[in-house]
Amino acid sequence: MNFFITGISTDVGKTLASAIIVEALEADYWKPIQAGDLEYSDSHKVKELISNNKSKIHKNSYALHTPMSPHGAADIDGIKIDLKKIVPPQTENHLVIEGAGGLLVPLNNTDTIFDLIRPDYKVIVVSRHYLGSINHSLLTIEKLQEKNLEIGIIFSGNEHPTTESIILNKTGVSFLGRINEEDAFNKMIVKKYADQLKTGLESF
Ligand SMILES: Nc1ncnc2c1ncn2[C@@H]1O[C@H](COP(=O)(O)OP(=O)(O)OP(=O)(O)O)[C@@H](O)[C@H]1O
Ligand SMILES: C[C@H](N)[C@H](N)CCCCCC(=O)O
Ligand SMILES: [Mg+2]
Repeated sequence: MNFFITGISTDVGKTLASAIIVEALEADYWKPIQAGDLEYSDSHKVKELISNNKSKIHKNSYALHTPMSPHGAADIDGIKIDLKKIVPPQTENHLVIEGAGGLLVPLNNTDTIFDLIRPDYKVIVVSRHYLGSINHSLLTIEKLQEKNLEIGIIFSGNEHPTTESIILNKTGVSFLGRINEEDAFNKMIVKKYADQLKTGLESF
C-alpha cells in the first residue's frame, strides 16, 4: 500500500509523522521533491529517526537547492518540474510518500502536490495545532475529498479537544493518532509513537 503524507501547511510535522509511520509499518520512504536543505534533507531525517533495518529510503525525483515553493526553487535551478518524471519507486514493501508543504503548493505553472496523489493511495493529513489550523485542516480535507480517497488524520501538538472534535466531526476522516508536543525527537520517541499508531495504521 502507498501512503501519501500531506499537511495543512509546511513545517507542521509531516517528516516526523512520516518517520513514525515508516517505523510502525517498516515501510519504505520516498520524498519525491525536496526543496532546500539537501545536506540534511527530510530523507536524512527519516533515516536518522527510524530503528528498523527493513525500510529503504528512495531517491528524490527532484532535489532542488532553495528552501521555497518547488516551482520557484526549480526556476532558480534553471529547470522545470515535469509531473511525468515523478514516478513512484518499485517496491514490494509499503511506501510512505511525503509531499512538500501543503496540497496546493505548485510544482510548475500547472501542477501541484495534489496532482501527485494517485487514486489508489491512502492519504494521511498532518494537522499541527495552532490558531488557524481548523480552517487549514478543513480546506485541506475538503480538497482531498474531491478525489474520493481514504483519508486519515494525525494531530501534532498537545491534545486540543474542541479543535480535534470539530475537524473529525465535520469531515468524517479517520483519527489515526496524535504526536504530543515533545522537546526533541529521537529513535526512542519515534519508536514509542510507532508502537502506539501501528494497529490503527494497519487497519486504516
Ligand atoms: N509534535 C511536535 N512536537 C515538537 N516539535 C514538533 C512537533 N511537530 C512538529 N514539530 C517541529 O516542527 C518542525 C517542522 O516539522 P517537520 O520538518 O516534520 O515539518 P514538515 O511538515 O515535514 O515540513 P516540510 O513542508 O518542509 O516537509 C520541526 O522542527 C519539528 O521538530
Ligand atoms: C521549503 C519548505 N521546507 C517546503 N519544502 C516547501 C514549502 C512551500 C510552501 C509554499 C507556500 O505554500 O507558500
Ligand atoms: Mg518534511
